Amino acid sequence: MSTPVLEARDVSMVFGGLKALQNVSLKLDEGKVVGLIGPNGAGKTTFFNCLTGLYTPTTGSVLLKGDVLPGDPAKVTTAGVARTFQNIRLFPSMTVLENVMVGRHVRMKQGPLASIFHGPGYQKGERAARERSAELLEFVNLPGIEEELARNLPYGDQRRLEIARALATDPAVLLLDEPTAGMNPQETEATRQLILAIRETGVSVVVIEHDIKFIFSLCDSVSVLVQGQLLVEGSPEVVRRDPRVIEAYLGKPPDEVEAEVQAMVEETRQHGDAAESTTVLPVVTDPKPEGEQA
Ligand SMILES: Nc1ncnc2c1ncn2[C@@H]1O[C@H](COP(=O)(O)OP(=O)(O)OP(=O)(O)O)[C@@H](O)[C@H]1O
Repeated sequence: MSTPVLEARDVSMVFGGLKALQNVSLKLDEGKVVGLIGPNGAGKTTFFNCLTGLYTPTTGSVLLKGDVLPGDPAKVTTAGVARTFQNIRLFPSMTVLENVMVGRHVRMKQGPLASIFHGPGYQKGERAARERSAELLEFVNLPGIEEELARNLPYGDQRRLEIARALATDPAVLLLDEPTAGMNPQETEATRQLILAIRETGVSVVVIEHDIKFIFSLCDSVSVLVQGQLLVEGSPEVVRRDPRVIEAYLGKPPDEVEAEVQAMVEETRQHGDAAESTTVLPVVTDPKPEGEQA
């Protein structure tokens, strides 16, 4: 079996006397979308914080492509794990393009002299970063507003901008914490299509969401956390029929959930036919960082 792109092994996190996570494991295979669901306070965001080095797990480990990740958020990003947050964290007084370029700079290797003197290597790197950032804005469907201040964007667009900034780091893994929170149904559907398009580019995704229809119609597999413990994991079909999940989390008859999910799956199929003509994110084939001197 191939090595998962991201793996959490028996991750536990204790705050004082509170066991926020107890031996939670997760495997994410390349090009897949895993959904993480569970009631409020189940430990979902804590788990993301452990995956991204923001928290050091009390016990357990996190591996990217088989290598243990460092316990440092900046190093985790450089290694290839990007994330968005439950509460939007943009730079509100910077332009839309500048926000994406912040993510892009993770991949730029400018020495201190280059950034002081703005030599040809620096300018070339900046130009490439601008082009890539503009491309990403188009990919997330935010074209033509590069010079707008981030704070002036409608809420849904700010969430898309956060995703563009995360993608600008060229991640192998993208972690999305409640990407549709506060969105209307059209924006939610657009976000679902965007995540499917991201998956098509080969980026693997873990997504936390409370909207179970969104999760079940989007994800390749679903993990359910309840009170810091993994209750069940598996394909959406298996998870949404699991009596423990229905009792502990869904609180709805399985047939009702099934009908809602089927409607969304059908919508995906219809969009899929149309999506063939939409923008495709160009794959970065040259791993050499922008602006790096030969
Ligand atoms: N830094 C912290 N210090 C102490 N307790 C914390 C800390 N972060 C989270 N917790 C606690 O850990 C538990 C899990 O919280 P977490 O935010 O991870 O849940 P969640 O599943 O993301 O919830 P929600 O769906 O409401 O966002 C909660 O009881 C929370 O109060």
